[in-house]
Amino acid sequence: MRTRLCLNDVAKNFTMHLQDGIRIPVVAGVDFAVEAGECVVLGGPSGAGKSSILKMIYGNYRCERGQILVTEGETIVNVARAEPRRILQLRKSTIGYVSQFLRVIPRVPAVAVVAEPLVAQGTPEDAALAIARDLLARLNVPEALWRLPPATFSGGEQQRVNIARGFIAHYPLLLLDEPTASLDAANRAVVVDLVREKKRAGVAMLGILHDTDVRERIADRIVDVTAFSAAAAA
Ligand SMILES: Nc1ncnc2c1ncn2[C@@H]1O[C@H](COP(=O)(O)OP(=O)(O)OP(=O)(O)O)[C@@H](O)[C@H]1O
Repeated sequence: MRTRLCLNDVAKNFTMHLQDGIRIPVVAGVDFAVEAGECVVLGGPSGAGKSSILKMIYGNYRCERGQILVTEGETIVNVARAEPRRILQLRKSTIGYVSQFLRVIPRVPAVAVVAEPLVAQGTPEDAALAIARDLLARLNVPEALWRLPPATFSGGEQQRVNIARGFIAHYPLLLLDEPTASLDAANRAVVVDLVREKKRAGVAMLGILHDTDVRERIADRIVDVTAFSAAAAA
């Protein structure tokens, strides 16, 4: 199956229960698909709903209406109606999420933090650790840090550990939430290469990328969410 992600007529509002039930419309009528091997970038101004769309696909936000169809092998799963346990299964095998923020796990060395998603997918630990070391080296994380837990790392070092962790495993669908924010040019170029390698491996990617240079180098298509936020406000 070529289509890995398909959103049909998705709508999202927030209701602020502690503030007189004020309703904030975010998006409506969201319709687009992402095919295997392409990188689609969400465009539109700040507050238009890009992050909310990514969070709905990852199952962090519920949507009020519509379908979010994710291809898992020969099966199609509607994330919009899936049980939490099903969503956790999808996150292990099918949907990866790369953000700029690392959730630090106490006492676990950086190399094991990076290797963990690959081990969870069934790769033997030694092989996964070797791939993790290779990725940390590519992302210019100093070798002296690999055996330390990332809690004390600089913001940029933690971000690069997180990128390595996000790219190491094979997820047929990868969500990119500003993965290059505040990286230097050399490391941005590494992320561009990693995205191109994933494309060649047939991974479907959907991203938010404010960096226009990176966006131009990796985006096959831009989906502008302005029309979806206008539809919600109407
Ligand atoms: N958890 C939440 N509770 C209430 N409102 C929210 C929540 N998350 C997002 N919003 C609102 O939804 C709208 C869309 O926000 P979102 O973060 O999706 O936009 P964005 O396009 O990603 O913006 P940016 O480019 O600035 O990150 C905003 O008006 C925001 O205030």
